Amino acid sequence: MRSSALLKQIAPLVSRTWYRLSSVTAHSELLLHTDPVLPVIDFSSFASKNDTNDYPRDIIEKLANACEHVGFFYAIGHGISNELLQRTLSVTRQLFNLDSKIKNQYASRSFVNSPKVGNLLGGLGRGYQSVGENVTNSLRDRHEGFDLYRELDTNHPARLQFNKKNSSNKNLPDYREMAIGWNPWPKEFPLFKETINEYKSEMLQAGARVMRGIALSLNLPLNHFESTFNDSFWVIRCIRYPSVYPEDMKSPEYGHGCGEHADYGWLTFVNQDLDSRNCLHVRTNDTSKATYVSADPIVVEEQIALTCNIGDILAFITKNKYRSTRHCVVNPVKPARERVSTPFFFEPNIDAKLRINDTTPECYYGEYLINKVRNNFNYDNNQTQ
Ligand SMILES: O=C(O)CCC(=O)C(=O)O
Ligand SMILES: [Fe+2]
Repeated sequence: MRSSALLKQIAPLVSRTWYRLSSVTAHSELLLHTDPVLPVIDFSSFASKNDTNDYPRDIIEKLANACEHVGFFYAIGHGISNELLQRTLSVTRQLFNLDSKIKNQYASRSFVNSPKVGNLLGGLGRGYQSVGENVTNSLRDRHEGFDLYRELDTNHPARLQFNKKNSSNKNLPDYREMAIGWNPWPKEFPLFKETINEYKSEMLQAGARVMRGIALSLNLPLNHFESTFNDSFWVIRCIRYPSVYPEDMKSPEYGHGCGEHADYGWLTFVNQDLDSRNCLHVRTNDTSKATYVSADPIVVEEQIALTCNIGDILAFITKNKYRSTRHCVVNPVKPARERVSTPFFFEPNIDAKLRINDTTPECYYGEYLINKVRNNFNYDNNQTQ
């Protein structure tokens, strides 16, 4: 389904239980909803990979509807404690509070042409990015980031296939640069690595729960996708969006905190500051006058919900039955404080071949990934802060 259909879909759905009727306020040219309007879906039934054939049909239908018509939903029953979600945001804030000299030692731009700089190991796309280094739709994004990817063990098959002997083999898929990287964890702040690793382990479990639900929602067996994500090449972005004055928002060089885009991968989970308001905007149409709903954080029965959205690959392999919805992040407006988020991208295994059945298209994850990551940065016209 195309984006233009989304608004039409939302209107009849607001009266159902998963939508709360929202109040709409005009802000700049955006239509913002001040209350959450996305479906809320409980994944606690999909915690185990053992198929019981006894799943709540109402939840599965709700999920299928959300994936087909909205592309975004709030996940509850994800299994991650509020404490860990909050602690992850807290270490992210502390990381960005480090001196910029320290942060720039781990700059991802230094690893563009080599995974090793001096004694420091890194990798394409990994590490620190200053405000404006990410570019979306030809405009600089107003955020700082620290990107982390799955690290493959030295004897991991996907790494071994790129050893010296094989590196000139033109038949190998070209994801070497992703597969051989290491995260440049800041040595000045060991708690960051410790906490992110804990967050990653829990998020992998949450991702598995949601993918099991998604398999059922596509009328596939619960564990249909298990072998494609059991060694997930996950990505975590730690992001800080500075708060800005309204008059600074319009700029010929800078766009939003994160310009409008669809996520390129499998499933995205957003853990965001609980006081973040009207920042994450989900597009509801694709006409020239864009409209958005705001995916503010919500707490359901004392549990922080994770905002979850479908990425392009999942849309692709379902022949766009499931939608990868465009979204953007608008910087908080002063006097609101800066916003911190830690999106977790639950991705397939780097060497996974993705396909639902003989009639649907296939995709090799690693090859797809490398093209996407290379397009994210503008290093020719670089400006660091
Ligand atoms: O910070 C957020 O809320 C979402 C960021 C985002 O859309 C992304 O990194 O793809
Ligand atoms: Fe995104």
